[in-house]
Amino acid sequence: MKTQHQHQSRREIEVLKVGKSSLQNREISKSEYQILGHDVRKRVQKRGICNAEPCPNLKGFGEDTSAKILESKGRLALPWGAFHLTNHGVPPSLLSALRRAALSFFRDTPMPEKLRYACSPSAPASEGYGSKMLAGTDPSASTALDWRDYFDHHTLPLSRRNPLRWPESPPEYRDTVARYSDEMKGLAQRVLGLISESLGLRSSCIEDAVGEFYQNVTVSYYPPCPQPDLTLGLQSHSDMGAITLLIEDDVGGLQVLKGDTWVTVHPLQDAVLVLLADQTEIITNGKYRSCEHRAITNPDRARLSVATFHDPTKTVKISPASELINESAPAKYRDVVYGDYVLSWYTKGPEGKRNIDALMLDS
Ligand SMILES: O=C(O)CCC(=O)C(=O)O
Ligand SMILES: [Fe+2]
Repeated sequence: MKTQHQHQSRREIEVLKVGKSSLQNREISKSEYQILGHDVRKRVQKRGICNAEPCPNLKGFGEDTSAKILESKGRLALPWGAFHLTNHGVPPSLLSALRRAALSFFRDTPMPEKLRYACSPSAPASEGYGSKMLAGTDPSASTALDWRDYFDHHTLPLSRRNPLRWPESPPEYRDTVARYSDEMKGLAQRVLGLISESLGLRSSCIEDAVGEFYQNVTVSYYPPCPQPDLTLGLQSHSDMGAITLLIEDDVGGLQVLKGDTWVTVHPLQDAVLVLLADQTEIITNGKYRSCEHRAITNPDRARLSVATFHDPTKTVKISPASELINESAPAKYRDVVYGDYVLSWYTKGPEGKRNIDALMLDS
């Protein structure tokens, strides 16, 4: 008779086979796991995510907010730190082209070819194909791996952009990512401008505080997971930079935290989802909070999303905008050099918003 442990490991391997084989239409060998610097079996780990009540249906999530953001001169109602932008001016054909090219990389490219682009297992946020968000950090910092593969492109400033490091197939891949990066930069500037104005600041205030954008375009691919209640596609976190612009397919799986309830975001065709990130929370002195979010998996369909991060240069010191600080409204956050923030984020792991919480001053 088998012991409980034997049952457990057999079940985990089964889970892996199904998950990974749907990713690449064949079984992956153990040595391939190891090239990526970790054992994918660690992805299967019990997490306490099943206590969530059925998530309220946020139909029209952000639709009203997106209208307001373009018209409002007053404080924006952004209790979620996240909202959908429609009528954003980025051609829907470009959004679809990017999703198509990225999907083709994950679905159609054989694993040996994918591994030509493997990111460095020892450096966090290195460019390329990988599946371990906290690469290069103390292994005890995060034992559970996400049920996700990704491809990270360094896109801005232009000195970081080298399309030769991106997939060469399908043939339009590189050009599509480059055009998409340029469009997202313009959109991020507009949204940060509107957010600044809504606080009575000059429109370039947040952008000036951030400095030249360090932009990364990260495609996430979440294979179907036969036991979604045992995993997360991506653990709970807030993004560390200034603003993230996200597009996704129609599968759904992104959740945002409101109070202590996880709420599923319903994909909105051709919309761009804005996720406010930690440096915007600091610069606005907490008037706008960054969005805590995570991705869940599902047993039936793979999901694809593309997050475009806009971050400060590592040497920039971030602090609450001086215009927002006075005797009755003191600074709520300690100043931080962005590079130190990133280092701490990768060393400790995100665990929700622990890194920004650690900068909060007692009031
Ligand atoms: O896949 C998603 O919807 C979320 C991705 C994300 O949060 C990230 O890459 O930081
Ligand atoms: Fe994120």
